[in-house]
Amino acid sequence: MEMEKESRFKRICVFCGSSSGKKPSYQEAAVDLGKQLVERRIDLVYGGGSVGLMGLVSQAVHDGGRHVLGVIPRTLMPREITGETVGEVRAVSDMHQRKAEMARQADAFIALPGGYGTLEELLEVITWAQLGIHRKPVGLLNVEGYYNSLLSFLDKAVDEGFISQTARRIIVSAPTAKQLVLELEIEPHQRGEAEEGLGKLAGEEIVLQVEIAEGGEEVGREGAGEGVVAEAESLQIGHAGEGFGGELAGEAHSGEVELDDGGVVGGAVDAGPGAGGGTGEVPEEDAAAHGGAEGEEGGATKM
Ligand SMILES: C/C(=C\CNc1ncnc2c1ncn2[C@@H]1O[C@H](COP(=O)(O)O)[C@@H](O)[C@H]1O)CO
Repeated sequence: MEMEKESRFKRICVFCGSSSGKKPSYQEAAVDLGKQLVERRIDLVYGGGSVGLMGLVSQAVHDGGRHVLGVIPRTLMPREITGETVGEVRAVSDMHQRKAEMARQADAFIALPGGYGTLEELLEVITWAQLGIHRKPVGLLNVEGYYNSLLSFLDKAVDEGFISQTARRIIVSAPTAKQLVLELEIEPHQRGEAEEGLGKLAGEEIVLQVEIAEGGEEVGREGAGEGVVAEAESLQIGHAGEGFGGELAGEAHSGEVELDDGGVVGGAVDAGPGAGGGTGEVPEEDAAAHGGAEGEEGGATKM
């Protein structure tokens, strides 16, 4: 047996078919994903029930000794609909509550092959990520190319101007459970994504950090390399020795930073009150200003 690996996730939400699908590879992938979670000591939250791939993934996680939380609307609770659920069952009043509860309980989402229900759940958490309601990674287990046509459609939506490149990158897809979990374990900024909007809401996507000395000259940078400021979608300024502040300076201090063509800080810089000693988190008011408010806002609850 392989050594258990530490994960940055405590619990992952899995969306998947209430059917098993025709190919054995779909069922194998569901069991495999369950085993991957066990191996990494990750608990499961899912839609409850033991039908289809839902049953396979939950059984595998339960058999491996990890906690399984099934969130089921009361109307679906009769056994003839959902089958026998393993682990803890949490009853909710409707499908909306179920999705919100699953999302709240999870640190990341993974979609296995499935039908309408799976697609709906997947697209909802992607939309929520786009709006900054949560900042949890979303993975697609693209077993034998099951989701290729969906991914092509999303690329077309980017080409046609309906989805931004940044929002397109919300979905992390991989053909096997092992690859997908490994990919999701990588922190977004290490994946090298410049997530405009998302990053600003999430406060995690500091594409370029420039450290400046008293006179305004650049003394260090992290993130994007030299000469790539044009590609950097957020910029954070910190005074030498003080670290980086909570504000995204490219936004919050536009006009106060001069960069030459190569992306080097050229002029005097006043990084403002946000610079120095911060954690890189976007302050609450910044997040709110971009639509990602804490609590209820426009019907959306931040998770
Ligand atoms: C077909 C019906 C019920 C089947 N039983 C289900 N039990 C629990 N959760 C379900 C069930 N069916 C769908 N879900 C939810 O949707 C997702 C899967 O849907 P898909 O269309 O099969 O992809 C799954 O993640 C659940 O959240 C009703 O008579």
